[in-house]
Amino acid sequence: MSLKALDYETLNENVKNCQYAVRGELYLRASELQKEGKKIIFTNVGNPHALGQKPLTFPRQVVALCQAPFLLDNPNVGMIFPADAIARAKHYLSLTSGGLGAYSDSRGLPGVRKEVAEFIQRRDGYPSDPELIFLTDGASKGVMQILNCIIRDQKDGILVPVPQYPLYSATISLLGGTLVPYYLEETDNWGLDVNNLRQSVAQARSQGITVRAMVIINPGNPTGQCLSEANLREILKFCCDERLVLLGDEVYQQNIYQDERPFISSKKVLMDMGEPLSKEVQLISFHTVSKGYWGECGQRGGYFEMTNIPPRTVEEIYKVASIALSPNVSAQIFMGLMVSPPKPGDISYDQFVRERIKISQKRYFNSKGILESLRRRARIMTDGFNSCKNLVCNFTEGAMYSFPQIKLPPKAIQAAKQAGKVPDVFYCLKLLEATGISTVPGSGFGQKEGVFHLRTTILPAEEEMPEIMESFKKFNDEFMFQYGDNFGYSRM
Ligand SMILES: Cc1ncc(COP(=O)(O)O)c(C=O)c1O
Repeated sequence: MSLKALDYETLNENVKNCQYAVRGELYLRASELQKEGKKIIFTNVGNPHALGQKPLTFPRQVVALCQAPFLLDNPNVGMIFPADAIARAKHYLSLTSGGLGAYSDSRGLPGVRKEVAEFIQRRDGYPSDPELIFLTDGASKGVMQILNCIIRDQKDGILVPVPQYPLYSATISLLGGTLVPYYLEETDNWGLDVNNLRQSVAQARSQGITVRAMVIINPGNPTGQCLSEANLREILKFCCDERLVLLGDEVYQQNIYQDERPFISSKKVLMDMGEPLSKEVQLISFHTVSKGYWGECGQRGGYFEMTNIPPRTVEEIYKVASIALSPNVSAQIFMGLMVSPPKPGDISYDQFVRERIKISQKRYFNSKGILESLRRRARIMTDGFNSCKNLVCNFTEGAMYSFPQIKLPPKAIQAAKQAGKVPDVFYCLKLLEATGISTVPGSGFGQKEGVFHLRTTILPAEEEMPEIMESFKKFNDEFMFQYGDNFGYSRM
């Protein structure tokens, strides 16, 4: 019998080869256990609202009015919605050609792209051109669109940090390209050593790979580090010398927990470096409404900004974006609101600030603020992991994750082999069965040979955190006892 195109045997091999561990074996097992009635703590994906984070009020009011514009005609609307939310909803509706039910331009609404450009300009102190900003359905779609433009065949290589967020490995496999890994230094708080980059490029070239682009995730996922300005300069210089496009994944730019390590955008550092670099390095920067204190993952709003990309290429990217007609229009409005939130003097400002709490503005200190709470949760987790037998963990400077190293005893590695599991998958499955904590094994992000990790988010509710860490520690210490912990490893 002849096979058909969607029979498994004949599927596109790139589809079969691509892996996405964040929703992999652990997640599937956790979902099964949940169906069986077990309480599961999903720490596998950075999805804050799923773990109880409340939406910010103002953006939801504005989008609610845009979704239900007939409310604007109701004489009592001012009794339910503040005047600035009403004004903002009218503003966004005026930017559309037919409200939220109409496709927008495939690059996004020009008025929102202008707001994004103004935000970038305020953030970096350099001009930003709305024509070089495309709105996307989450940052993921933007990353996929750009990788699609770069990867021509399997000889094209993309430098990706290891450990990395598997959007990159999965998309590169799907597009039939080659991932060229460069290792982050765990003992140097997951810093990036340019010598490692050089070695990775040299090795790839010796195998006939044309390295075309480099990905940085800043702040890092799963590693949580913020790249220093000096490091970013080295990276940009490296990209210039090697003629690489830099893909700057900056989706966690609002999630910063250490004042001495602020977020600095790649675009700002590039512009600060001046000519010739500022006119030569091709840079694409990504951002989203899914992270930060917004955490609006389900809305699917994102953008990318292109720097030093020739107009003819921008046209081609536009053409390809137009195949999907239009990014989600309500998500574009979320993006507009994220980059132009209420200002001092606006009716909703105080409430917005109370909900947001900027960690850099101590005068707004409030124990319930989202970012302050995330910073405390990052501390509780790091300290909790470091108090466990055979675990070491760097502090989360930014993003939403903790990535402890697990020094697995040889007996545990042996037991994993016998069970037909990768050792860290074995550990994480045991953890899930014993405690209901659903994590992602480090092997899903890449790690050095023989070194094991797991990734959790720092998102569970703050009041539940001590209990979660206690149950984690109990499991871990019993696991280490069961598989024998006298195997000669010492703490790093
Ligand atoms: C590093 C990184 N980039 C991109 C994304 C995708 O975000 P979005 O929801 O905007 O597609 C994520 C999501 O977790 C991420 O961690």
